[in-house]
Order: sequence, then C-alpha cells, then structure tokens
Amino acid sequence: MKNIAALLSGGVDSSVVVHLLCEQGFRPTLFYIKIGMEGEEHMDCSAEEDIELAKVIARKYGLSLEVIDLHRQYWDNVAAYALEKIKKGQTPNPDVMCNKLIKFGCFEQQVGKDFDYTATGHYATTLEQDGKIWLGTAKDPVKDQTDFLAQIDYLQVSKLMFPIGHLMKQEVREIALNAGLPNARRKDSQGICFLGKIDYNDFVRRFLGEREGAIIEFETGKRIGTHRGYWFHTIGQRKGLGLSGGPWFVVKKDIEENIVYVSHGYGVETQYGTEFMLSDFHFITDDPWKDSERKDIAITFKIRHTPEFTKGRLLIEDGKYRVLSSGKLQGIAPGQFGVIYDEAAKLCIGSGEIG
Ligand SMILES: Nc1ncnc2c1ncn2[C@@H]1O[C@H](COP(=O)(O)OP(=O)(O)OP(=O)(O)O)[C@@H](O)[C@H]1O
Repeated sequence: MKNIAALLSGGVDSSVVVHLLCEQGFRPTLFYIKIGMEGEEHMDCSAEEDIELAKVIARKYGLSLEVIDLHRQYWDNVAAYALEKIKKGQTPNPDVMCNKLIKFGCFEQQVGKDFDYTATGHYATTLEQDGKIWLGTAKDPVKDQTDFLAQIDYLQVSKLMFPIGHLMKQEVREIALNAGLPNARRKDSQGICFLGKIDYNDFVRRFLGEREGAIIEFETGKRIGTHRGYWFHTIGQRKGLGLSGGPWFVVKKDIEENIVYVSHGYGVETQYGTEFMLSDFHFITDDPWKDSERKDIAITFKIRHTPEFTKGRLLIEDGKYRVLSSGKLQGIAPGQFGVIYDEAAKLCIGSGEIG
C-alpha cells in the first residue's frame, strides 16, 4: 500500500483529493502548511478558517491532520526573493517559488521524505514517457496550474500525485457536493502565496515604502502623472495608474530615476513584443531536444497565468534560450517565468526567467 502525504488547504480542490484517495482505498496523512504574514490579523484569521475546514475533512474521513509551520522558511525564501525582484524593477512569481521551495521543497525535506507520494489539488497531471515521469497539463485548460509548477525538479515531479488533474473544475465541485464536503461551494483561492491573500500594494509598501516619481508618456516624453514608487508597477499593467483618459499601459521603467513610462491606447506597438530570452532555463524531467541537431523547436508557451497556450518556436543557440512568438505578446515582464510546453500543450517541459 502506498504511503501518501496529502497537502490539504481547506479549499475544495484538496478536499476532493482526500475524498478520491479514500475512495481508491488509500489512507493519506493530511498536512496543512502555515505560511501567513507575521502580525497580519486578516491572514491569521483566514488561516484559522482554513485549518478548521481541514480539521472537518480529516474528521470526516478519520485521517490524521498535522499543521506544519513553514512560515519562517517562506519569508526567508519566497518573500525575500519577491522583494529582491521588485526592487530590481522586475515582476516576481512567488507562486512558482512557493511550489519549488516550500510546498515541495521544505515540506519534502521535513515531512514528505517519509512518504512514497505527495498528493495535492493542483490542476496538473503526471505521465510516463520513455521510462520517465513528466509534468502534464490539466484536463481543464482554464484551471491548469502547470505554469506554477514549472520550476520543480525530477525528484519532486516523480513523487507527486495530482488526483484531480484529469477533472474539470465543475466535476470537482460536483464530487464535493455529492460527498457533502463543507467547502463544496467555497470560493476559489488565488494561491497559497501571500499575493493571493493580502493586498499586493500593502505588502510592497510595508517593505519598500513610498517614493514619488514621474509617470511619463513614452512617445511624447510628457509628464502626465505621479506614482508612489516604480516598485508598485509592472510592465503591461493597465489598472491602478490613476490616469484619466485611458487605457494606459506601463511599457518601461527607469529604476535609477524612478520613472514609469506609459503608452496610450490599445494597439500601441510599444506595449507588444514578439520574442524574449529566457535565462537559467530549467528542465523539469529532461531536455527532450538534447539529441536533436536543429535547435529550432515548435512549442507552445505562457508568459503569465492565462488559459491560453501561445504557439511559438524555441531557439537554443550557444546555451541561450530564445522564444519567438507566433503572435504579438502584450506586457512581456522581465522576472516572470516563460513556461515552455510541447507543441500540443500536453507536456510542461520547463521554464526560464524572462530577462
Ligand atoms: N496552506 C496549505 N497547506 C497545505 N497544502 C496547501 C496549502 N495551500 C495550498 N495547498 C496545496 O496546494 C494545492 C494548490 O493550491 P492552490 O492554492 O492553488 O489551491 P486551489 O487550487 O484553490 O486548491 P484548494 O481548493 O485545495 O485550496 C492545494 O490543492 C493543496 O493541495
């Protein structure tokens, strides 16, 4: 019998994971991970509600639940990484780092190592090909979360189970309703990470403060507004600029001078690009192209968490990874991960940082 650790968040997805595992005859041990923001009251209270719901699920299935505190590790690793990127004017992706370093990193080292498998409610799949385990996309393209998993490594992917990855969200909810789970109708969370739960601007303000600077129209060089620090703004951002007569898009930042450049209107060329470089490219399972002569590969990819997979080509030249998109891309934000899939968008191959 497989010895399974199930990560239970108190949400509907991971509760259905527990239900399905029990239906299949497994007796998983349940773990809730605490990573809240220190001293932040609404965080503590949402965590308490989550833990309560997790306890109800554990009781319902007669399973043991442990609360693991990875709060310090989260702040030392994920929050520190996010702030460092933001200071550099880049766009971090804490969800990606949280999966790599916390849910499947620290958790694995402290707890997961004693289990054969770790099960989660991520919308993703694993599949075997050429004798190896690969990360596969979810059946539900809108919910697919493989982009958040694109920095995990082979050891991690080969012991993960995603019991709901082959289901549509609607099916998951129906299972929850039929099983009478208390959270069947609960709203979807935005991720384990602080960005999903607390206000992004509050977080940034607390650690980086405020410093007024100019908002300048990129094409004309005209000052059209004031911002409170370039670190509140992201390439491609449209909302929250406080400018009238929009739409306005952030197209460039000067972090030395604390200037945010914007372009006006849809269809403005400055907000689009068709290619980008990826640094520190990471293959989850293996480099599927290592033996091919021509490193010009038809792929699909994502540059942010969207349901669409964009078609393109990956060019590997002298160890450098360049992606050419089949169409125009809005807001290519340095620091974000470019996630590479096979042409059919079935396999998540790996990712690198847009730079
Ligand atoms: N605090 C936590 N403790 C333990 N596991 C967690 C926690 N937060 C998330 N997870 C695990 O990671 C998975 C994906 O997390 P995400 O935050 O994207 O949740 P979700 O898709 O809304 O799922 P759920 O409905 O289970 O919260 C969850 O299904 C769960 O297995």
